[in-house]
Amino acid sequence: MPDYKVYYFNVKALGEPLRFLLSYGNIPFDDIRITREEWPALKPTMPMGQMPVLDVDGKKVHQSIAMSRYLAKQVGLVGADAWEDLQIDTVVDTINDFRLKIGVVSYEPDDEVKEKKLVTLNNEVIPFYLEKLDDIARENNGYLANGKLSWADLYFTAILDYLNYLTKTDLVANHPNLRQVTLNVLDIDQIKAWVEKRPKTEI
Ligand SMILES: N[C@@H](CCC(=O)N[C@@H](CS)C(=O)NCC(=O)O)C(=O)O
Repeated sequence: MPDYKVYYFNVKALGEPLRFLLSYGNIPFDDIRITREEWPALKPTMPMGQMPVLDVDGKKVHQSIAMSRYLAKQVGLVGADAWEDLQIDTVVDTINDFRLKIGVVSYEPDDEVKEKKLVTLNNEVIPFYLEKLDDIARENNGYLANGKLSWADLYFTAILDYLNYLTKTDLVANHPNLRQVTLNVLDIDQIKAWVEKRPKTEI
């Protein structure tokens, strides 16, 4: 088995899907958490100057979704064929679009602009994505693709805390099918064990 290291800040956010997937597969990994003070010196050593980064036997790779897909293959959470993989990928890309739309407003530096953007985000964008994703979860009986557990479910559950933090809400509270996705994931023994032992962080 390769030697895995996950480099990220001391937060869940984009690093957590990698940690969930490795934990799901009972794959040991070094969970390396870089402080804001350490980061400037380390940044030039990372492939694109960002994290998360996965080190596989000394080779560093980046991009959280590509790395998650790679790990999903190692732990048996991809689709049974190209069509099923496409279903998973469309959902993961949609979750990522949703994250970016929330992020761009949350990190808007101009308060006046932010207030205006928040109205559209809260009244239109968030309800739109949650309804669509909840419909997908209903059609797939509590999963996000192909009616069975896949890395899309782990990906969503792993970054939900971050999205809840940014939106200051519980995004799945009124979306029972989407909530069921998270319950299904959090009920997996390996995920339960990881959630129990991981460093406690707000995001
Ligand atoms: N598309 C990349 C985005 C990575 C990213 O935005 N990383 C941020 C933290 S979430 C980062 O490294 N920020 C520090 C910097 O850019 O110096 C991914 O999904 O991995």
